[in-house]
Amino acid sequence: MFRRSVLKSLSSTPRRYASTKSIREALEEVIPAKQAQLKRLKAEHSQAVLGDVKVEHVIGGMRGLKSMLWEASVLDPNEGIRFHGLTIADCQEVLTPAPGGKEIIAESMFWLLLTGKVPTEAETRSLSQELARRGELPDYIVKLIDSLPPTLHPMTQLGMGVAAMNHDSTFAAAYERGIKKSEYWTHTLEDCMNLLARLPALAARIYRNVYNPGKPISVIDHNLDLVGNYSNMLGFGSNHDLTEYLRLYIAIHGDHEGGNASAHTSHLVGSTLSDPYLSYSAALFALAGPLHGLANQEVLRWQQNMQKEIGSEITHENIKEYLWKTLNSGQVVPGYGHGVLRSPDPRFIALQKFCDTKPELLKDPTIQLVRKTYDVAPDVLKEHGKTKNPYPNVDAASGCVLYHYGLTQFKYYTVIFGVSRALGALTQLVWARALGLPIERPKSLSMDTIEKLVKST
Ligand SMILES: CC(=O)SCCNC(=O)CCNC(=O)[C@H](O)C(C)(C)COP(=O)(O)OP(=O)(O)OC[C@H]1O[C@@H](n2cnc3c(N)ncnc32)[C@H](O)[C@@H]1OP(=O)(O)O
Ligand SMILES: O=C([O-])CC(=O)C(=O)O
Repeated sequence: MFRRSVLKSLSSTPRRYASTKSIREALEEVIPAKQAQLKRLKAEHSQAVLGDVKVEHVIGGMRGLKSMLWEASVLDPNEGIRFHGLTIADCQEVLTPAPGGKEIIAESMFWLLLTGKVPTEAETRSLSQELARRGELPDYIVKLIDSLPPTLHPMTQLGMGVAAMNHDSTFAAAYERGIKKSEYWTHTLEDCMNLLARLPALAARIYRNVYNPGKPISVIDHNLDLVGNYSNMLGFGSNHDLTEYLRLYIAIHGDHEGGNASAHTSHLVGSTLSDPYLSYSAALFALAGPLHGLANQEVLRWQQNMQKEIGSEITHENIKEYLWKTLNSGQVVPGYGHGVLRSPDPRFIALQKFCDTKPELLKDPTIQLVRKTYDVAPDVLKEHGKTKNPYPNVDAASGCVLYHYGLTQFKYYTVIFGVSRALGALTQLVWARALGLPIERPKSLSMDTIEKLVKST
């Protein structure tokens, strides 16, 4: 019942009705109401107080400070992420999967994030075709990526490739010609669509160059979804289960409200009117930090070191010992803790549920190790007493299934995250321009100034 009512508010077109609007037309329809909402907020509530700014915010990474506008998703500390009000389970129920598949696909998630509506099947398929049409890499990007040393981290290569695509930015060219502010969003959308469409080919080329030099890369199939094509280009297209896992992975990593380091970086850089390619490349370099997206590679590295040290007989007791060893040596346990969440990440749970449906995954030692670690790590972290959230985040689980299916090069895992995070970051770039949001410029303070201010209050 609840889901149906959420859906009613989200979707003006019931899913069975074969609407064939383009995503641009669907967006055009919803922009005026959002612009009016922002105008109303400015006119009527500009001076309303949303919270206090405390010294702990200024020196504590702004944790918990309500200070950003972000439309597509909101994160609840206990329930986790909702995309325009829909939980992951809601999305699994209402978003169109690939033909022959069950999992959410990137196109339907992108449509939901961007327009706030659930796309019809016809709309989803036409978006897949549009992205496939735009998906080829320009020659200069191919040459650039092929010229990079294979020892360069795949995330560095991804960020470089994305930044270099600004050579073709429609927004940058239009700005140079001279356009009105009201036209910013439409050129931004054009760049975002091209970038999203090309990410699989770019990411797959990096994979091929680093791990399978010289191997041919599949051509883009215009009848396949974005991630189906990505899987093909990686060389895993014949593995239906892995392709489905990649679809789920990429859909649920797509957005995590605005304050996470990658989304926030893209928003900040975009606020200077840097084009979407430059803005998103900056986001990728934030994602490449081990406290953020790179944690998914760190989880595998940490697990393998544990396996080496413990051997094949892994018990709860010796996992506990290894956790304490990590903590006592001053390192973090990768895949655990979170800046906002205070319970197990529903993305972690969704990936675990995927494993539950496949008996062969449940027998896999790497997947079993994730589960056994989850059995004991929260209590160890609680006893350690530092982290505010002793539970797993998505990175604790995302890599082990890839590993099982033969995508074992874990330095590549954050690249897959980088293909995904574009869904939310690019959505917000379009909205920031449609709403005319200003350049970000918070006020900073020195410690002397803080002390003076504190004494005077
Ligand atoms: C997709 C994502 O980005 S999800 C996050 C992925 N990152 C990781 O999994 C890396 C491990 N986790 C962490 O480092 C942290 O939990 C973060 C970065 C995710 C969040 O950081 P914060 O919001 O600062 O966490 P919190 O307020 O709980 O930190 C308090 C203390 O606990 C420590 N702590 C937090 N998580 C952990 C952990 N997993 N292992 C050990 N210590 C931890 C912090 O380092 C901090 O220590 P300090 O007081 O000595 O500086
Ligand atoms: O929300 C955060 O801070 C980190 C995270 O889980 C994400 O970006 O997906």
